[in-house]
Amino acid sequence: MEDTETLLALVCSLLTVPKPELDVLLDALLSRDGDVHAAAKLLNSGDKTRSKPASSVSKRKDRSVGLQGWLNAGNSKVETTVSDSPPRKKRDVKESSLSPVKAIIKDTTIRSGSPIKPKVDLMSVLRQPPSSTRSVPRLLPLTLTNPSMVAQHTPCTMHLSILPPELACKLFYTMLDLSQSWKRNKWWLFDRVVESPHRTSFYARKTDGVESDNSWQEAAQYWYNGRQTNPPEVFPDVMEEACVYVENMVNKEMQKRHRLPLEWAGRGAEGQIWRANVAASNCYEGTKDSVGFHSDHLTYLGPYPTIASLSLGTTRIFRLREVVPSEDIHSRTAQTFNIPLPHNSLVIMHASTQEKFKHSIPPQSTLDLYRPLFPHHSRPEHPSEPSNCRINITFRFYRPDFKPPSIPRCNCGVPTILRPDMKNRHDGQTDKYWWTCYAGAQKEGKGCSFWRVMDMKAEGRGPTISDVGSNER
Ligand SMILES: O=C(O)CCC(=O)C(=O)O
Ligand SMILES: [Fe+2]
Repeated sequence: MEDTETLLALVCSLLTVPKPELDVLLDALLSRDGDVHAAAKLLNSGDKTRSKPASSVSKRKDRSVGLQGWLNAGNSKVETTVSDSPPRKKRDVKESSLSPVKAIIKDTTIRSGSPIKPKVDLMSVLRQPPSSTRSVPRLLPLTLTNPSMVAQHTPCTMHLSILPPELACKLFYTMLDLSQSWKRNKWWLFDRVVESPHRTSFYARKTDGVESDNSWQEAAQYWYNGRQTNPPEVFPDVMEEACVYVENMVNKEMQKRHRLPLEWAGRGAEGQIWRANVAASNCYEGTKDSVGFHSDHLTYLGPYPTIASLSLGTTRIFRLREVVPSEDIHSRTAQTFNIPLPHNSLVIMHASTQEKFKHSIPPQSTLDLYRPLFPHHSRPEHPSEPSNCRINITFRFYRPDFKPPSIPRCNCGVPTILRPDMKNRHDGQTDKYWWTCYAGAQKEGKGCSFWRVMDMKAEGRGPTISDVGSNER
């Protein structure tokens, strides 16, 4: 979760002042070497001009030149080019800044005294894109308010009133009570610890043999970014009951879809294509709790996973944004989709959602309280109270061919994580995934450089849809 978007979301979540423009946020973050707390402090102090280092020659009214000027300090050749070029429209800055900033922050971060030595010419990544891209129209965010819009624009489906109303309410109360002991996830980012702005927990399903299999302890640990944890809790009974409805819907939907070559082709004990053997649960309290843009690690899910995400309680926006493949960046820009998720709705993130899109739950300025229809099952005599919490449960299928003992270890001796090459996508068959070191998340930001392309055949994984030559419809 070390994307620029995550950093920006974290900064936003710490703001006590109205959210400034994206380029102001970026400036603040850059000026504080990616330190979200310091960036938020700077913005909260109201003195945004101080986010610009002294070397900057620009005026705030032309931030694009300011950002370039700062990054380019000491490079007179490029500065000349910058000042010779026509002033950029603000939106060009926003679009071209997002992904390169990550490289900039990484390259200029000082880790325990190591010299600042950018590996790339910073201006070469920030410079205006060639003129053809400037004409690519920016797509405005689109709010998808019903299941057919979600299916039309994204690889997801939305299902309203998925559980019987009383069961949904009971599950909400149960998880809300449990959420009192859930933790904010912590990990090392660059040279400091960051904390997720929401509480989270991980559950294993006892009916799937996960409970008796010690190796799943390791998978649970990785939900917490590698921190040591107790063995995962098992699904509470009411979650087990809800899971049956979720599984039925997921199997029904998957049967209708074209399945991709690297998807798992096995079957569950009852012949299901998909089953939930673990679940991660998140609690967002109030308007500020959030999770930044990310795609889920595929370490135990494998390529093209299906994830079923249940929403309970207050409605929050689920935000999706496509990662435009490198070959398309000159012809189109990414669109952001906002999907309000009401109580008792299910979003199925079908195969390719994790490979093509990032998702987030952004902080909001306001929210509607959730008013439960039923009293709390253990306090039936008390009238129900409105709540400002959203509970999310993501039901997941950890693949048997991606079991913890099969996950490669990096040079630090810890399990690696699996990520898709989101920018270079092909046909679902030859797409690349790689194993990378993740030790840095827990070792003061210091991992190793381990990086290996995943090879399904050589690693003995499968059976996949391409292995069995079948495609469910
Ligand atoms: O709360 C949500 O809907 C999303 C949670 C999420 O992205 C995750 O658990 O990975
Ligand atoms: Fe996620």
